[in-house]
Amino acid sequence: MSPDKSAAPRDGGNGRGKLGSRGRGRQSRPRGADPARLLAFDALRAVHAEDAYANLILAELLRQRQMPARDAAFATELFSGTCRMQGSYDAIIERAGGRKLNSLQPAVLDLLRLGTHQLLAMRVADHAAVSATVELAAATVGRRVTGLINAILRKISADDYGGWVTKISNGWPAPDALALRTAHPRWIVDAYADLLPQTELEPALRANNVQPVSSLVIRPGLATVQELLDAGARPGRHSPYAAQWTGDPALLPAVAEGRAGVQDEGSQLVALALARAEAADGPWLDLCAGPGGKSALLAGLAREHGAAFLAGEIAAHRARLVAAALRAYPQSDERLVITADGTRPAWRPGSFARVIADVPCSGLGALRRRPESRWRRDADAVDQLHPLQKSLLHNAIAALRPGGVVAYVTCSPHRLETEAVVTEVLSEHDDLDLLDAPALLPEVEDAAVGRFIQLWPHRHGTDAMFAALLRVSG
Ligand SMILES: C[S@@+](CC[C@H](N)C(=O)[O-])C[C@H]1O[C@@H](n2cnc3c(N)ncnc32)[C@H](O)[C@@H]1O
Repeated sequence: MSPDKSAAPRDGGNGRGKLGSRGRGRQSRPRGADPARLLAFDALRAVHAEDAYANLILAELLRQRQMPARDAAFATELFSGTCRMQGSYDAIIERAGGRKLNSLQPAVLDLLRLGTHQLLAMRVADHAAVSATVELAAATVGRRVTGLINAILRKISADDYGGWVTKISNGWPAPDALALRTAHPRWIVDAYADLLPQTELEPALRANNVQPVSSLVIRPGLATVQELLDAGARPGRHSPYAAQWTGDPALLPAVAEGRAGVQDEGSQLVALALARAEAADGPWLDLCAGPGGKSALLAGLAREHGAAFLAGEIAAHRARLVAAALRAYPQSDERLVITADGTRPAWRPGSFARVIADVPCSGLGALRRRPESRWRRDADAVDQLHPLQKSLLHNAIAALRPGGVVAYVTCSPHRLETEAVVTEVLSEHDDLDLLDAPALLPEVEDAAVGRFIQLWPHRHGTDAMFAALLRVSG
């Protein structure tokens, strides 16, 4: 295959230009490149050159380019796996190439990362992984880089992943070697080490490298789990509202009609714990509702309690997503979605019986489904979120009527975002009880850290959700 001029990116070949310049759609695709590998390459460039979110760009490109299911699965694994393992692949590429990464053109580095994933983690024959990557390089960046890519990938193919990490980390401190082996930045390894017994540390990190099965959730009162099972879903693991589904969820009538949705079981369980707590009667509030996963479950549970439901979200576009998630509930319900800053309440203090504060967090508990995120954040992100998390919890408490209960929730297990926020806020109030939250989820084993709920992918198959329940004296 020989690339023609039109195959070269219009940004002059440095690979940094907007993908839009070549077009993300079906038109003007470089000739000769395998469509699945090209999609993975375009998605990876968008992540690195445009700060695109991996999940969103992948979904967009798959929708636009319409390829057979097998090719779509290949592209998904190639792209997501490469994003996830990036830090370790970079170390291998640097060692095999014998040169600093920053001496490589960004698009060339992405091609090498994709080739490395095929060589070290996918069932692709070595010669096919190398030649297909060289062809992709010729079709996208240009012929002049094919020799370099061929040479580096051939060196990488001389050993397997374990061999490379052993060679590179020889003599390193154990946590650095673990970080390389499991493809996590060192600060995340340290944060996990602070939370888990030593024997669970590596399994917990490895669990972040496994793509989760899609969990479905019903909207209580609008669909039943049996309906999903009858349509071919498998039972959920813990939540009474869950089912598991491996195909495209939109093919299920209940999902297409908004009577069910996609939601990790961990999110379902923390919402359920709030609904099961003993609390005063009255309306429910979701303080940080976007994009609406927990609101959609809680609105149904509130209906079952005969309670009104309010969802607040600071970002208008995310508030619209919440409204969409709630669309199947009857219009006649007492239910409202508003764009509101939870730190500057739009409601009177003492109005609500149950409040969920599912605060913005580092997302360290959802690394399985956000493949690129571990390489984008650093420990500073956690420090920076702490004051906002505390402020949102203070405001959630102020919104409670006597006997009301707040669930403080994060999709991060990091101590500074979880226990530290709750204990600091507790120390500033003398009218709060910390409830035994794990006791409200008897169906889930091994989820208790004292009175807090802490779920883990390697233990529960869920995201690493944290929840604390606090009740105001009544
Ligand atoms: C972890 S997400 C919530 C996820 C949501 N509960 C769900 O299950 O779909 C946190 C949300 O809080 C919103 N947010 C951030 N700062 C906020 C504030 N000051 N007031 C209200 N919402 C805020 C973010 O825009 C984001 O949508």
